Amino acid sequence: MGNVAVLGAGSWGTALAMVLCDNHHQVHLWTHNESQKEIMQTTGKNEKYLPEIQLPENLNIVTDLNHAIENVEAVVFVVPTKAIRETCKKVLPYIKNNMVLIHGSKGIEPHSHYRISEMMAEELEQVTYKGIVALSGPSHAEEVSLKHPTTVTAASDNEFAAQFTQDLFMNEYFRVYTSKDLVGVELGGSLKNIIALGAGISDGLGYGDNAKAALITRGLAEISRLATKLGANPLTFIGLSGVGDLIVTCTSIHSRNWRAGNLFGKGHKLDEVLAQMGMTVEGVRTTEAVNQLSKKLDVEMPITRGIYDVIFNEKSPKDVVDNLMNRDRTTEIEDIASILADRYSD
Ligand SMILES: NC(=O)C1=CN([C@@H]2O[C@H](COP(=O)(O)OP(=O)(O)OC[C@H]3O[C@@H](n4cnc5c(N)ncnc54)[C@H](O)[C@@H]3O)[C@@H](O)[C@H]2O)C=CC1
Ligand SMILES: O=C(CO)COP(=O)(O)O
Repeated sequence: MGNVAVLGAGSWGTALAMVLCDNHHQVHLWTHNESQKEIMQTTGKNEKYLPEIQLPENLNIVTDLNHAIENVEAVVFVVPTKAIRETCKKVLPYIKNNMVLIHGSKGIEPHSHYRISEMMAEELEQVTYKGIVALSGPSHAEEVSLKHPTTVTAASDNEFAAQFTQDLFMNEYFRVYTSKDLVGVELGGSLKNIIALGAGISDGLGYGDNAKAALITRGLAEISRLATKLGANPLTFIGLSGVGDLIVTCTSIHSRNWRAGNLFGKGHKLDEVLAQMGMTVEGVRTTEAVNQLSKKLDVEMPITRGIYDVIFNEKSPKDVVDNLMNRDRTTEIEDIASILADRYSD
């Protein structure tokens, strides 16, 4: 039993805080929004993000970061990717040495192409911590908050920190595996959101299960190709944070990325889609980042490129699918083998 701070009181931060409360930790859930704190305290609910769920009585909801972080052993960052740097800057004065830093966010920063742990390491370089851990896998907040069986991976370069995270979160409905492949786990969790936008677009166009299975499979090939080039273990992508999260996000009605993609497929433009969603749709910025990165590293990512064109160049989704189907003939698997051969050749 320990003291833990969860930063970000959206759907995922709230669901993770509930798991920690079930595990009898003293949990401080921080929101940057004073009125959200008051509503949560008075109604006992997170009306905007998980309206059906009663919050645990022992959950401490705060807006004061000093209060949230004081005396905790671990800090769990669950704000949207675009708010990670700002949140790190805000907590920096309160972070004490030797805390375990965990994050549950899934995204890549445009221009820097940094993963979440890289942004955290850069912003928090003045403190000594016991490792940065990515907690990732097929885990919709709506289901975790109902205590439905869920499995995730805690990945870190620091084995102690990954095991600490496993101990902190694991219980009878929330099973946590550990991994040393931080790069692969973070990239799998972030890049699946691009493919989920694609699955939503395909459904929005009225295409069927064949098209979606193709997107999931070829999407996984694309994710693995880029991630392997960036140093990930290709086997990570047959795990929970790879194909596991890809399946859930491409097929679940809970997925915000799938729902946003569905609106694009029905002909809506970016501003309309974001206004209708009103929640974090990480795949949009990650598509921008990964499209840049694939050009920089010369990695072929035709699905990502097509989704980029729909979102940012207002290309017709149907034309993009036609272009994908009519690309030059190619072989299916050999590219990852050749990247690995290059990696181990010298
Ligand atoms: N919702 C889910 O089922 C899951 C979400 N995630 C990831 O968790 C991260 C957070 O997503 P959700 O909780 O779903 O988003 P959400 O849209 O439900 O909530 C976002 C929360 O972040 C807060 N926020 C926004 N800007 C902020 C800022 N500048 N500073 C501090 N707080 C800010 C909002 O007030 C809100 O409480 C994302 O990276 C997402 O990919 C990961 C796994 C599951
Ligand atoms: O990452 C998630 C489930 O594992 C949540 O996906 P969405 O952000 O698309 O809802």
